[in-house]
Amino acid sequence: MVDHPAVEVAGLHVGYGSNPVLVDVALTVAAGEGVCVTGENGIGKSTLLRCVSSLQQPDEGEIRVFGAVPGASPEFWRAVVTTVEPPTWYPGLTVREHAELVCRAHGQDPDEAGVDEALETFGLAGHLDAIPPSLSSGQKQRLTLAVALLRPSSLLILDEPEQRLDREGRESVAKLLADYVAGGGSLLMASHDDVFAAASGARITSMESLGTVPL
Ligand SMILES: Nc1ncnc2c1ncn2[C@@H]1O[C@H](COP(=O)(O)OP(=O)(O)OP(=O)(O)O)[C@@H](O)[C@H]1O
Repeated sequence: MVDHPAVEVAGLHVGYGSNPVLVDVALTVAAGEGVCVTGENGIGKSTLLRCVSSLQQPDEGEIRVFGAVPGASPEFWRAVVTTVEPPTWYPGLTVREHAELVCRAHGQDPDEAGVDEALETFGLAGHLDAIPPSLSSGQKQRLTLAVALLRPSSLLILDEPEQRLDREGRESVAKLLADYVAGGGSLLMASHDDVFAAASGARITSMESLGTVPL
């Protein structure tokens, strides 16, 4: 895995009907690197992240994640966490139980993985026994990111992780992402917040620089 870049995209074309969105897009995220893609609403950031996450098939182009076709094997899902799709909450499971479930699914003991500490870091200590649908939108985002960072992974694909977070939350998440990359993880995210992206240590690249922007 370490012999390959985390993400390699070449000649990517995606359109919706007759509307071309991504035209000849290329992007490389080295292993152990953080990259943040920026650009105006509707330019195609989520489309790119969905393709890299294997949640959308491009019309043309090559995508490799750690040298393999994304989504083609269980190893992909063990290595990659994507928050491009909003999470589904299990009926009747509390905030803490969601975090414990994810840890167990990845072979971790929840106490050793530090479930309570992680939820406290994300400001959810007072909501451990709540069910996620009862949380505010910012708290749901905090839970999504807490769970994403709790489980082991090699690549995070995050679509606007700063969304709905207050200033303190954005600062805290940016630092956690910087720590993730410093610890050897790779990060591909989209963001509208340059301050947040810079604080996360990610290399900022505009969608315009990745390919041809359709008129
Ligand atoms: N399922 C879809 N069907 C048709 N058009 C779509 C679909 N999804 C996205 N689009 C269009 O593709 C373009 C790119 O959308 P995308 O969500 O990738 O942009 P974005 O850069 O992530 O935008 P934002 O900053 O608003 O999140 C937009 O014009 C959008 O309307």
